[in-house]
Parts: sequence; C-alpha cells; structure tokens
Amino acid sequence: MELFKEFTFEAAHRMPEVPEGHKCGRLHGHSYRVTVRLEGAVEPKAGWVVDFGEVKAAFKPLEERLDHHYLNEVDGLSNPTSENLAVWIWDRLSAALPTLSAVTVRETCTSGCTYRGT
Ligand SMILES: Nc1nc2c(c(=O)[nH]1)N=C([C@H](O)[C@H](O)COP(=O)(O)OP(=O)(O)OP(=O)(O)O)CN2
Ligand SMILES: [Zn+2]
Repeated sequence: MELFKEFTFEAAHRMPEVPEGHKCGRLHGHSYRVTVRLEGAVEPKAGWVVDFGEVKAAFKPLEERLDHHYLNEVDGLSNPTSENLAVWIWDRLSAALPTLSAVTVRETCTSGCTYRGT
C-alpha cells in the first residue's frame, strides 16, 4: 500500500547558475507543494501503514526551515532547484520515516519533480 501526505509552503528563491538574463536568475517566489509518499504493509490492528499525523510531525521542522524563507540562504540549498529541494527533503525525512518512497516538489501548477531516493 502507498500513502501520501501533502504540504504547502511559500518561499522565495533565485537560480544562481542560470545564464545571464534568464528569468529565474531574478528573485521570485512560489507556493510550493510537496507530496510525501510512503510504502508499506497495512498494520492489521491499526488499519494503517503509518499515522498521517506521524508524517505531519516529521515534516514540521522542515516546514519551519522553508516556509517564508529565502531558500538560497537555507543550509544545503544554495542552488534551490526543485530537484535539489526534493533531495534535501528526502535526506531530512528518511531517518524519521523509514518507509519513505517518494518526495514530489511542485514549484508551479505545471512544473515539478519526484525523487525516489536515487
Ligand atoms: N529542471 C528545472 N527547471 C527549472 C527549475 C527547476 O527547479 N528545475 N526552476 C525554474 C524556476 O524556478 C521557475 O520559477 C519555474 O519554472 P517554469 O516552469 O519555467 O515557470 P513558469 O511559470 O514560466 O511556467 P509556465 O507554466 O510554463 O508558464 C525554471 N526551470
Ligand atoms: Zn522559481
């Protein structure tokens, strides 16, 4: 069984590595959407894989570091692409959520990426 929990946060960023004149080199912001997926067997007594509340609690400290922050200044996010942000989130969630199977980051309605640990 796979379950998911969605989170949103607002943040600013700029892309430091894009060519001169690229629109993403300028400071701008997104309403980010993050989907955290976990895979595992349904525990018969509880009737669930993991309590959604446990997923929420594990994400909370990350949300505090990301929401309404300038991502380029967050430790480990000097180049805050969706890809780097998905890996950053995975690296900080996987210890607390050992059945983590995917982290999806959406920057806009039409753009995002999914990281599955490789
Ligand atoms: N592979 C990646 N490409 C881009 C990233 C990224 O993180 N990974 N990021 C950006 C910018 O942050 C940009 O704000 C979002 O990109 P884009 O989809 O081009 O944004 P638009 O609002 O212009 O999208 P449309 O829906 O096409 O109008 C750029 N590239
Ligand atoms: Zn952007």
